[in-house]
Amino acid sequence: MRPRDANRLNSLCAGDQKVNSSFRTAPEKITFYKHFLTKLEADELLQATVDARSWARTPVTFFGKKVLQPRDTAFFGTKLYTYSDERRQPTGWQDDPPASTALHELGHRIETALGLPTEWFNVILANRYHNGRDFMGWHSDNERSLGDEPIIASISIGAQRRFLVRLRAAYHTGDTPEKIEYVLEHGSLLVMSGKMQSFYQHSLPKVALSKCNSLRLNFTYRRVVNESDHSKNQE
Ligand SMILES: O=C(O)CCC(=O)C(=O)O
Ligand SMILES: [Fe+2]
Repeated sequence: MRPRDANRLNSLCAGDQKVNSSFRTAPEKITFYKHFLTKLEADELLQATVDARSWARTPVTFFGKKVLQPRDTAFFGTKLYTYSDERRQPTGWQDDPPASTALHELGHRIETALGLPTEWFNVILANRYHNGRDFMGWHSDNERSLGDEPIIASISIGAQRRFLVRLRAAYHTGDTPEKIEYVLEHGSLLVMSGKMQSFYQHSLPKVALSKCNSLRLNFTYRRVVNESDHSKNQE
């Protein structure tokens, strides 16, 4: 894959931002920094990471069948992190430069911005969406290994995409839960914390290829507190 022209990546895959104001149980534990990185910083991060050798499209079990995930993933850091039924050894901070080193440094910057100790984040789950066909379905990042109130800091690079949040089924009445929407863009940072993963789900929906034919990278910084616990908190 050739490094991409970052300008091309900025196409609007998300439409206009719509925030549903009637969303009463506001997810107060989401903080959104639309321009956390400058365009230049985001461009540099893209160049450093887009072709890292750690990216892979791996299978997961879905209703008893093995299917390929609808995006590429990579794990960086120092702790084993089990996600769905994926349990991949993470790429160490020095092991896939310049991606791993750039991501480690960016982690320090996020830690400082959020007032967290250095090396708070010890794993990154990275997602590479080639175009609108790649997506992430509804889920909560409620693995027990992350503890009860995980802080998940999510950096976006490349194409704009919609990020949706809704209450988990057990916490809403009626068939269709209200959704709140963020438009994640080149250089933005979205932080989820508190009881977010216990009460809410989030997703990055599919978009027609005709509307979104450009790439997006996502790096979610996390802290694994218990490496040996592979279970999920209650669904
Ligand atoms: O790509 C995104 O912004 C969502 C990523 C996400 O939810 C995850 O990695 O758990
Ligand atoms: Fe997630």
